[in-house]
Amino acid sequence: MTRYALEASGIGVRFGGVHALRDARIEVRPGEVCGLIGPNGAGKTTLFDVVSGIRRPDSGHVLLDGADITRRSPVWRARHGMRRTFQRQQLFGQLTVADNLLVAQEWRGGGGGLAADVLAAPTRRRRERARRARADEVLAECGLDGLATDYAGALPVGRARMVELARALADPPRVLLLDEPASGMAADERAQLAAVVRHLADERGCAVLLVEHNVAFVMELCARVVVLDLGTVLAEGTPAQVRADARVRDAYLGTVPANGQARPGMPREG
Ligand SMILES: Nc1ncnc2c1ncn2[C@@H]1O[C@H](COP(=O)(O)OP(=O)(O)OP(=O)(O)O)[C@@H](O)[C@H]1O
Repeated sequence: MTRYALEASGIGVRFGGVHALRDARIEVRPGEVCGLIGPNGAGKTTLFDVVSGIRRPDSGHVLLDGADITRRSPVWRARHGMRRTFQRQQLFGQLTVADNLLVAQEWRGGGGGLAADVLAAPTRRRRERARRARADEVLAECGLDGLATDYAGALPVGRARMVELARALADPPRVLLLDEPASGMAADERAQLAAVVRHLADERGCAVLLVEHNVAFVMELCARVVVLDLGTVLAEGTPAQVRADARVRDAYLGTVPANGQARPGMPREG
């Protein structure tokens, strides 16, 4: 039996009278890049919130490497290798790009407590050097090495999104949740994003789940695509299978105009 890195099943979430999710499910294997698409209001962000621990579901279970983590906090999940980026950017704008990556590695602590801080103990300095080296490595991987000393708050949207990804990778994740990672990116930035994500899955075995309205990007990058509609899974399969599914065309893909230009609230094909 294939062990999933991430598995959520029977997920139900209600907001008053609104059923945001009904018996929703998602599974991602190690080394797999899985796309989650669907119309506005389908429940994609709510499912991300449940998986990352921000929202406790009314029903259902979330498993990480087969262990039930439904009641675990977001911090616990992060400490066990789950990372998430958000639709709205969450960078520290007044820190440099490199410092944003250093902060992301701080949760392990410097070791030795206050005494080590005061005395600048050698172990503390070694850890600091290792973190800087790791930050440099990830920045280079993401094509951001030239921006290390720029303030994150001054970056154009596409670059800032890439910094968010770099920050999520600073401490290598086993499960990565990306919420609209390509939004605001130019074509060359999207290509770089795709290359980084693919490398992460292929070479590091990371399980990646991404929500994205840019359907062409999802279809190109993901081996498997899950379509949510009205809070439940409408269809799933390879990009070709999903494109060919009449229900998906009716509920979602059919809303993309022939010229591929997104209207507000509609998915984008390019
Ligand atoms: N905090 C909330 N309070 C009340 N209703 C909510 C809340 N969050 C989401 N909803 C409702 O739950 C449903 C699912 O919303 P969700 O944001 O998860 O969809 P989505 O697929 O991520 O949409 P989008 O593509 O627009 O981001 C929608 O009907 C939405 O209005």
